[in-house]
Amino acid sequence: MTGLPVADRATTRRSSRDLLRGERTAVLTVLLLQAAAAAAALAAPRLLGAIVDDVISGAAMARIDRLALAIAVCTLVQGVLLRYGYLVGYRLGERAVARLRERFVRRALDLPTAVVERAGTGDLANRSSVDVSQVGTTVRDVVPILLIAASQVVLLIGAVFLIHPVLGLVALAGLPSILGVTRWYLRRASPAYLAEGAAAADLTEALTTTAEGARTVEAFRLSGERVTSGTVRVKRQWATRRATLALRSVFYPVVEASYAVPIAVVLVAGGALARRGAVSIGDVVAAALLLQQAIEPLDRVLQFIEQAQRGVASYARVLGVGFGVPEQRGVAPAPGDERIEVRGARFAYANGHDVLHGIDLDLRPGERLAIVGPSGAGKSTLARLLAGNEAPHHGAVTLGGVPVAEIDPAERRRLVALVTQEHHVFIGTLRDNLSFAAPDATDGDMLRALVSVGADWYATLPDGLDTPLGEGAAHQLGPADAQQLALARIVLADPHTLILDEATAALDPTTARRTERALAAVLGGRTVIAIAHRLNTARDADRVAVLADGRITELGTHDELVDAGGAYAALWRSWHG
Ligand SMILES: Nc1ncnc2c1ncn2[C@@H]1O[C@H](COP(=O)(O)OP(=O)(O)OP(=O)(O)O)[C@@H](O)[C@H]1O
Repeated sequence: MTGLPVADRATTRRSSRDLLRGERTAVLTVLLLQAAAAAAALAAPRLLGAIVDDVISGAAMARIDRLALAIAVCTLVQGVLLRYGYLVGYRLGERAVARLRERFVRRALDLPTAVVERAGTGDLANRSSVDVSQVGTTVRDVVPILLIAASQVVLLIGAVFLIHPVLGLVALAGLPSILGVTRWYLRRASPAYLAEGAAAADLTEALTTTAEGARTVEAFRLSGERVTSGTVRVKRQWATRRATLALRSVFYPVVEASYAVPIAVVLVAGGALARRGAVSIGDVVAAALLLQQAIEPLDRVLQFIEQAQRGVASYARVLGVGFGVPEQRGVAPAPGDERIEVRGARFAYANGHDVLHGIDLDLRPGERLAIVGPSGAGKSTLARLLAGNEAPHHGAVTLGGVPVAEIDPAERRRLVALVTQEHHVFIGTLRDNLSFAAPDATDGDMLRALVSVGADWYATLPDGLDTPLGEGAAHQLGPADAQQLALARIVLADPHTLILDEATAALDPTTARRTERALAAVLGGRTVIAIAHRLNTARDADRVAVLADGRITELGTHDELVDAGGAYAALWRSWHG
């Protein structure tokens, strides 16, 4: 399984700026409000320092009361400014997250199915839930707080410099160790959190597949194997979590120790300066209080740097979803006609391991071609190439002279439909389930489509086209009904070419017969390529292609192939008794 790509650092940085583009006024307002709040906060220690000096010099009580009142007013002003600062900041964050979510949904919907299948739905599910909400928290909470706290620290240390430059320099004593350990931590944190994210996605993928395939797991007694594979993934996630925990266990203690040092040194140096009359005792108290006040925002900066790291790692994973979308999408010209041509097509799921070795095939519009062959011969792979879900790494598969895989996916689905055993009923009404195949279809069109595929269950629905369907709905469709729903969608989409990949193979015989009758109604007037597991499908086709080991070994009408006496003839004889 190849995971979805992850954006590199430069792209992540560029896109972070993009995320805040158009928000310059809001960003400036947040910064101004927070800076003003921080400035108001600076007044309290200075005023307290003044009170200390006044008490020492025996100043009047009324003056001390005024100073105390000024402290209260400054604190109130700070509170009001902070409230509005946070309000604007959070709104800004919410808007940015909403934009990010919209972009993510667009990108995820643009992903070719082949990319999602290869990456595994767990990876996409993890990125759309855990990672998007992690980025959300970062933008909404972490970035504003980081900006605010960082500016508070600068202002507070700046204020100590204003009291006396020597005290300012002393106040910086704890910074080298904080900066050093932060650099050490940041270098290691990003890859460690990326590894943690990837391990979590892998575990989600394994658990989801096990839960989805619970019946198969039970039927084939695979529970032991699934538990082992789950345990391996849990261990991997545990190891990656330990790695990030190890980083934190060095980072935080060093930082905590570095907070205490500057205050102690400021008090010692301040005492020496006060003895020489360079500063007053009040100044020393104010400087120590300012530094004490700086601990809280500094602590927040460091704590949130860690969260920001997680956010950046998640953002790189969210952005990576966009890289799974091939760039040439939508640029291919519209196909000239309905002819399908396959020329020397080679395809490999893993580099160097071709499963199709140079396929040549021409399909006339309106022709019915059956593809037969042993399991693993490459029939489904060829079907995926013909439907444009995959592109050959060598040779070409074209529709009307245009490479099928390069046609805009929405346009392609209008022209070519791949019908497989999978038949998904989406959560929504029956109308919703039908209308995405043809958004302009009227209720009458939908009813005709349902009737044409024999979906007589429609008459029993309590609310007709408005009946809710899908997981959790009161009315559940059985496999055959769901397959008929899928076929009704095809009638509405009206593609000129249908590729049937064992569409009825997984159904029980009665259901399969019902579905095949429905299928027959859909096939009329279209080019049909059917992967045939029952040879009567092959007999009824205009031509039969025999696929073995990724190569077409026989091609002709049923009668021609039976007369030729090759592999197909042997298969036919053994099947026909
Ligand atoms: N997603 C995939 N990743 C890697 N290898 C794959 C994938 N799908 C199929 N293969 C391999 O490609 C080869 C052709 O598989 P394919 O499913 O096309 O054969 P098939 O003729 O349709 O078989 P069946 O009749 O059993 O469905 C097989 O060796 C299979 O293991």
